[in-house]
Amino acid sequence: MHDGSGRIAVQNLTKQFGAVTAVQNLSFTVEPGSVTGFLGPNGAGKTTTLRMLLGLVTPTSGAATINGRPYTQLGNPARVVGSVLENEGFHPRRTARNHLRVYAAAIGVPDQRVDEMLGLVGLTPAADRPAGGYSLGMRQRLSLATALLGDPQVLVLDEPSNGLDPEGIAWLRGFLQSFAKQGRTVLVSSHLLSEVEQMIDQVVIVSAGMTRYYGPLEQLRASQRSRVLVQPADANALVSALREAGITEVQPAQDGRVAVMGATVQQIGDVAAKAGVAVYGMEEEKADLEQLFFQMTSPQYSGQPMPQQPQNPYQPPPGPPPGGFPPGPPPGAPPQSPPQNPYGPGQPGQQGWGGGH
Ligand SMILES: Nc1ncnc2c1ncn2[C@@H]1O[C@H](COP(=O)(O)OP(=O)(O)OP(=O)(O)O)[C@@H](O)[C@H]1O
Repeated sequence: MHDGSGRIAVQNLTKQFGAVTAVQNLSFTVEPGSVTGFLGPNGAGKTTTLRMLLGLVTPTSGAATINGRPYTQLGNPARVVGSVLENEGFHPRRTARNHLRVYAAAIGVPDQRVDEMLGLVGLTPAADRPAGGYSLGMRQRLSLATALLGDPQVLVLDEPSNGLDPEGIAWLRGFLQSFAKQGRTVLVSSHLLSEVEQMIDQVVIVSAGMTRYYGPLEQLRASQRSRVLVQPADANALVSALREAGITEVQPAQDGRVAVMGATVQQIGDVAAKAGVAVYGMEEEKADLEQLFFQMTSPQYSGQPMPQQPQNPYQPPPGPPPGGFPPGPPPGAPPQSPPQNPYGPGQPGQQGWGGGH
């Protein structure tokens, strides 16, 4: 039997399709009680990893387990893990209600659960229409309802925001967060950080089949350091004054401006005023998580060689971070720690999800 922990563990997972290495020595864990984003650009190996986790593809080497067991050894897996993968087909002439009834019977849950799930995902008004006429967003909802039929402990969703309107995305975010708060496990894949940023607490970033970062999203945010570009009358005098004031991450630029990290506009202004250095302008460059994500994964696009063992080459600005954190630690190890710097938190919100389209 499985251990009931709700933990997903991916350990040294590799999948080779002929000459194509879809996934290469991937390791990470997903703990219950949080929503984990599984992020990477198109072709990074996300779907292949999820398919290995769900017993649909056999790994070349390594292991992917849920509750300490491979999917195929879970007993009644629909009661343990619900999943929504890309391009899931529905019988086009079968109504959503009948589709769910067939699944309910197959996994041994009562028909009453079908109506509950239709209501939960907002499909009740469209429940008796053939699924073949559904929009992409409605099909996503039907897939989610199917995944939830067995009241699973673990939910695995591949690109769940695809086709959902903003209201649907907001509902999904609220739903996944409350699902996780019940001590359940949620893993959602996406190729766009911005699409899932508001719904996830943890993040696994992969590129070219390898782990680039895994740990709390908040820590990744904190690693993005903003800087202030100052236009002073006398750059040397400002640099000296800032350093004397204990603000040491200061870099004069060739254009006469000074880049300052680890200090606010107000602090810099105060130091400059006290030192009698005139300041003609200050520009605060906000940290951009999406940009960091892109930089961490972009070598796949640019054709640059991807290091086999990505080091931790994160350099603070002004040079852009070249991207890449060390590969994920073994399952159970503490999350990786990118450099610290406070960064404003996101603003999670929640709205309702209207009925079917
Ligand atoms: N059955 C297969 N046969 C051969 N190559 C495959 C197969 N499945 C996936 N691949 C290749 O493996 C790599 C990873 O694909 P995968 O679909 O896992 O990526 P992904 O991160 O899910 O991408 P996307 O965001 O586009 O869904 C790609 O190069 C893909 O072409």
